[in-house]
This record gives sequence, structure tokens and C-alpha cells, in this order.
Amino acid sequence: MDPDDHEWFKKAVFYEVMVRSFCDSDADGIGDFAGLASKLDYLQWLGVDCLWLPPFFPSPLADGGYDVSDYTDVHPALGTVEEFRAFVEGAHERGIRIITDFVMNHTSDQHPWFQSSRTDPDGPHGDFYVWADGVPEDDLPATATQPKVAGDPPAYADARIIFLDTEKSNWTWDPVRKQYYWHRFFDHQPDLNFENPAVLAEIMDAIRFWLDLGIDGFRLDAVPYLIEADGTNCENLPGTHDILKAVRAMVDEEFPGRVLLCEANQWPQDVVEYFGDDDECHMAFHFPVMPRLYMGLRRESRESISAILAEAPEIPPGCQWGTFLRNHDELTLEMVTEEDRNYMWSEYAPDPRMVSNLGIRRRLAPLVDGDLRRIHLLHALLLALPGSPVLYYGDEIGMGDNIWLHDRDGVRTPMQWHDGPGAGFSDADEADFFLPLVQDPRYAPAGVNVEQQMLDPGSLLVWLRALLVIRRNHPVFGLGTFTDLGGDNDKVFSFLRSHTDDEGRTVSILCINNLSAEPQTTRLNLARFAGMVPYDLLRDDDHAPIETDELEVEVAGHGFWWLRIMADDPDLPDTAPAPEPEADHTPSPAN
Ligand SMILES: OC[C@H]1O[C@H](O[C@H]2O[C@H](CO)[C@@H](O)[C@H](O)[C@H]2O)[C@H](O)[C@@H](O)[C@@H]1O
Ligand SMILES: [Ca+2]
Repeated sequence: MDPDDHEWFKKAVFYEVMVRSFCDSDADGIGDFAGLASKLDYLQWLGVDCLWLPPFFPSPLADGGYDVSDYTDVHPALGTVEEFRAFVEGAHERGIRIITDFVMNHTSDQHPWFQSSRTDPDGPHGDFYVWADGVPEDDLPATATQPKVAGDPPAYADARIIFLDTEKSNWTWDPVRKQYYWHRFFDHQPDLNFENPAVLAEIMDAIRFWLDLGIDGFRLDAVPYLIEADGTNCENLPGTHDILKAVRAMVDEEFPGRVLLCEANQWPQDVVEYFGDDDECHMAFHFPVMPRLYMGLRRESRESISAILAEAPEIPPGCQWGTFLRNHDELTLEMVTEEDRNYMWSEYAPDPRMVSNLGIRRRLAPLVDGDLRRIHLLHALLLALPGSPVLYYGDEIGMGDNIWLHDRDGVRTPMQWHDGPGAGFSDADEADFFLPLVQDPRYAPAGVNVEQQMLDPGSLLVWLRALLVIRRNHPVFGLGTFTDLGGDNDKVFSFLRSHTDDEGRTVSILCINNLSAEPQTTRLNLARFAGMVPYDLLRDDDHAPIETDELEVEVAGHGFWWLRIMADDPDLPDTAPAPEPEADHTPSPAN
């Protein structure tokens, strides 16, 4: 890892891994840091560059840890700060960076700040949260925006409710302080009051605590909601951007080279605001593109993917998108029209249990009926579109889900290492696992596990690893421009990634993706490459020369091509696999 490479995140492949779900070292049925550390060789072998760890802090775990009760410690079931430090060092030794979640918007109601705020309104934390008095219904002028629940404070009535399945209002009555407090998520997650400078000062210190331990950055959770204002929807407000710019300025000043990845589930024109003028977040998840990949696949049409990419404004030169197919939440449908949302639910959520809030609580493989061709195609798109891809643990082997578990737990089940007892996740009695192993015979550990797939050259795992090698050997995927090539067949999505390196050498990758199940032919205008011989990165061989201005290609059902086009091609690094891990880092999935 080059410490002077401050733009490492632009070429990185990220991997989201929930500590409690990955590997249990002490047989209590809960994954922990020592367990995760024991799997670093596997992650190095897979070829990921940076791990993103969702919250692992002390928490009542009423929202998977996103309800933090102490910002500067490790949940005792997962380990200690010392074990965390050792894990970060182990990752760095293997060239893997670490970013962790930071939940800025809210705390748990069990956080000492909230407990102090509710019991001592005039004390040091009295103003740490957003408190207001209720207003009896009859006292509200009929002209005012009415609160969602009668009697609630009338403030911020235009803010939507995000967790629609459980919450009726963003205000909840506290019988101790005898006032209402504001929360954008669950009622046990009171929003911090960022109008109070003491709150930001505390948050900055907590951020410093983890950066001092050597981590490489943060995924900043739920940032659009930091500041509220009447008469607005309380999202993406200027004050929110000011807070984030202050965090960025501190990080740049005190910890240069660390990255801020923002989770703003917003439309493209609003998300890009989170990059600021290269002075806010380095990265932002590209929420709108994700559901459209699934939509394009089902409709067998590139239209919605092309349209949303065309809508995304340019981003500042020091910034990068974060792209993903799935994560620890439901597949969110917040950034689609109502019509498209209903389409997605009808196609991908046939059982009502699969619907969660405005999304779908299913994993990648079951979403596409375990069809390897479609899993490949989705990954090919993820790895080739602009942005740094973020994989979700278990998707590399096509793990399944359990829609009968609570909330989003169905996509957070234990990692499947082998087909033996406890699937290699834990030596505890399976009845004591924090969540049960996947039961569905199509996706259960007996048939879907790391050990089997490492030994099978035709497996999803081996295939994905090979693609990551190609991506690593071609910085153009992370750094290149994107040109949608259109073409006469809208079932085929073709685009060009191009990058000129420091020596003035331009590398282009022509990516052709057949979204339909049947073979398709498309004609592409490639006049600028006439006479050149593309190199087929997947077959590791020359492709037929581009003889005319137009290239006619036939692509197999759900097939895709990655063709490298450049002058004097042979000088580029080829597609040979990355070096094997050193002897003492040999992956041992079955331990
Ligand atoms: O901390 C509260 C939640 O914050 C993130 O939520 C995001 O996911 C939601 C869907 O589950 C989404 O609708 C919202 O726009 C996002 O901010 C976090 O990823 C969640 O796990 C967490 O519950
Ligand atoms: Ca454990």
C-alpha cells in the first residue's frame, strides 16, 4: 500500500463485511474481530482492496448496530479496541485498507448523551438532540402544515418518514423530559442536534479516535438528514453540507489520504452536492443506478440505465462514485418512480415478506433465481461502470437469504465457509448462532460455500476473482471516462471506458452487455478505432480487427465482452492472476 497514494479509493474494489456475520473465533455464535482477522488471507486471495465494516460499536442492536451507544469502543461481543487495532494492522500487512461506518445523524436512545439530555434539559447534553413541545390539535391554525400524528410538534412536517413499516411520525414523546424528540429513523434513534456546535465537536473527536487507530476512512451513514428546517423536506440542506465540509477539512488537515464515503440515498443532482467542490466527501454511493441494473435486466432494455447515467452530472476530479448491487439493507427503491417501484416489486418481490419499507429484502442470487449467467452479467456491469465497486460479503459465492427473519436480518446471515458443522462460521451449537444459517436447500451451506467454490474452476467465486484480477490490471476501470455507445439494439448496453496514463498512453475498454436471455446482434459506430485489433480480456486473446467504421457483434444471451483497444497493445500488463499470497498468508477457508 502506497501511503502517498491519496487517490487509492478511485481504483479500489470495496467489500462490505458485517463483523458479526463473518467468522466466530470463540464459539459463542457471534462473529468477531479475531474471526474476521483469521479470514484476511481469504479476502487477500479474493483480491479486494478495502473492507467496509458496518457499525461494531457498543449498541443495544435494535438496528443492527446503527443504534450506537458509545462511539469510541467495540461491542464486547465482537472484541476489544486492541483486537480491532490488531485486525487493522493485519489487513494493512496484506495490502487491504479498512473503512468503518460512522453514524453521524443519530445515536441510540441508550447513549449516555440522550439519557442525560432527557433527564437534565439544562445540563451539558440538554441541547444535544432536537426537542420540541407538542401542540394540541385545536391550537394549530388550519392553514399550517398538519403534523403526521395529532398533538405532535408542528415543526418539520414536510419531512417524509423513511422507515414506513414501523414509524408513524418523526416525533416521539419522551415521558421523562415531557417533550417530543426528532428522529428520521426508528424511534429509538434520536437525531443529534447539529445546530449545537458541541455536538459536532464530540463527533469530530470520535472520528479522530478511529483515524488515530489507523483506519483508512469512513462510510458516513444517512448524511442527508443532519440539519432540519421548516418549509423544507429536511434533506440535503445547506447546513448539512457545511457540517460535512467541516469534517472533511479536519480529515484533510489531520489525516490526509483518508477517505469519506457518503451514504446519501438521493437523486443524482442531489448526490453530487455531497462531493462539494472537491471539499466534502471523496466518494458517494450511486444509489439511483443500482435498481436500474435489475430493472434493465428484467425488461431486457438498457433504456433506464442509460438514462440515469446521462442524468448524473460530472463529478469533481478528486472524487469517485461507489457502486453496488446489494448491501446489508433492503434493495432500496427510494430513487425510482412509483411506477418503476411497483414494477420492481411485482418482478422481484412475489412474496409480500420480501417487501421492506420502500425496498426488497433479498440477496443478489435469489433475486435472479440463482441464474449464474445473470449473476455474472450484473457483476460485469458493476465492475465496468464508472465508480469503485462495493461487493457484499457472501455474494461472491451466491449466498441466499431468509425472508422470514426480522427486518433486514435475512440478508445478514452467517458466512458459509464449508459444508461441515456450523458451515465453518462457528463451533457453537447452531441454536446459539446470532442468526440461523440459510436453510433454503438451493442456497444452504451444503451446496453453496467457499471451500467448494475455491476448488471448482467453474465456480462463481473463481470467476469473480479472475474478473477482479482484470480490473486490478486495468486502472482505466477506476479512472477512465465513460461514453455510452448506444447502438441499434436496445437489449444491448455498450459503453467505452478510456483513460490516458501519465506516459500519454490511452487505453480504452469496450464493454458490451446483452441484457436479454437470447443472443443479440448490435452495430456500434467505432470509426475512431478502425484498423485496430482489440484484445479480448475475458478470453485472453486477440479479437478480430475492427475493419470498418462500424462493428457488428453478436453476444450470447446475458453474455458480455470486455475488449481492450489501444495502440501497441502488447506492452500493457496482461490478465495473468495476481501473485498468490505469501506462504504464511495462505487462505484457509475451512479452518
Ligand atoms: O441508521 C439508520 C439506517 O441508516 C442507513 O439507512 C439507509 O438505509 C435505509 C434502508 O434500510 C434507507 O432507506 C436510507 O435512505 C438509508 O439512509 C443504514 O444503511 C441502515 O442499515 C440503518 O438502518
Ligand atoms: Ca464470537
